[in-house]
Amino acid sequence: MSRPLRLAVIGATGRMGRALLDLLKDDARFELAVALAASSRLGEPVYAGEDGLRFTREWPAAAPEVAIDFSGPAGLGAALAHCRAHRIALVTGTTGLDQALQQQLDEAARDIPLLRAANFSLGVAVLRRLVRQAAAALPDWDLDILEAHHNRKVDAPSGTALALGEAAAAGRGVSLADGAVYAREGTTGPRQHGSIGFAVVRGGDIVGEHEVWVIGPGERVELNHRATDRSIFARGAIEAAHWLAGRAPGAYDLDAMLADRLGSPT
Ligand SMILES: NC(=O)C1=CN([C@@H]2O[C@H](COP(=O)(O)OP(=O)(O)OC[C@H]3O[C@@H](n4cnc5c(N)ncnc54)[C@H](OP(=O)(O)O)[C@@H]3O)[C@@H](O)[C@H]2O)C=CC1
Ligand SMILES: O=C(O)C1=N[C@H](C(=O)O)C[C@H](O)C1
Repeated sequence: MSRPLRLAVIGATGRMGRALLDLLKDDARFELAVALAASSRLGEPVYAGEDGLRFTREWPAAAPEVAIDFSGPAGLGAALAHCRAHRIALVTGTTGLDQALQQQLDEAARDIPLLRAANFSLGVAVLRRLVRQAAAALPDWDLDILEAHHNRKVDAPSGTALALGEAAAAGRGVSLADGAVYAREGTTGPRQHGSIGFAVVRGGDIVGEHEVWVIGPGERVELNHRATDRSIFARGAIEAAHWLAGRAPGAYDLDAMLADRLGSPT
């Protein structure tokens, strides 16, 4: 068997960080090189009762080969600069990026392999394709996207909802920016034909739910995905890190990985 890949986890004390660390504990393909956090649990052991790696803010002197980020835009921005300077492949699932950060990611992908996904679940990868097909097949029907997440989520609509909006817009050959409606309140007037609306619920411990309604006269198609366990995202990100390490610099996505691993999309 080949040598384990030296891996950094960015956002290691968070909900996703904990899901990653749980899976990585038993994954012999990786050696955890650093578990980065911003302020919580600094100095505590990563694995309770084990006297090994501790949560830290500092990158190690010996650069990891690949990093997985689920921290947030500020954490991602800082990590990106480090990964670019040290030629560390980067997988990121952080959502809520502004345009400036998206541009920094595009620029960094000239120097390092970089894989971004708003959702690392296999089911959502399939859902995106179904949404694109449905939007194309029913071009005159109304299409809205509903999402629900836990009460600690800080960005809305979710990155996944936006990606589903992009899929729907692509199916219709239009730009999401031209048709998106992010809020409805007051006297909105009738629905703008061809628009793509978003509705958001936040509450409790909902892991992540997405629905796409394609609404015609007298009937409706609903395409839904419910995540009930964060390990699905963590597993997808870990597979992505294993696939990405050692690749040529460039911007990659989950579709590229799935096509490479499973063959062309159906
Ligand atoms: N693509 C996907 O499949 C998924 C994406 N996400 C996205 O991942 C991101 C994280 O989600 P979640 O785990 O719930 O978030 P949490 O708030 O639970 O965790 C955030 C983590 O990032 C760390 N952090 C925050 N700010 C910084 C910073 N400036 N520098 C370094 N580290 C920082 C926190 O450290 P500390 O505890 O010390 O503050 C913590 O470890 C979100 O953008 C979310 O939308 C979530 C699930 C799936
Ligand atoms: O913050 C979360 O929890 C999640 N965020 C991602 C998003 O914004 O789409 C993915 C998943 O739904 C969970």
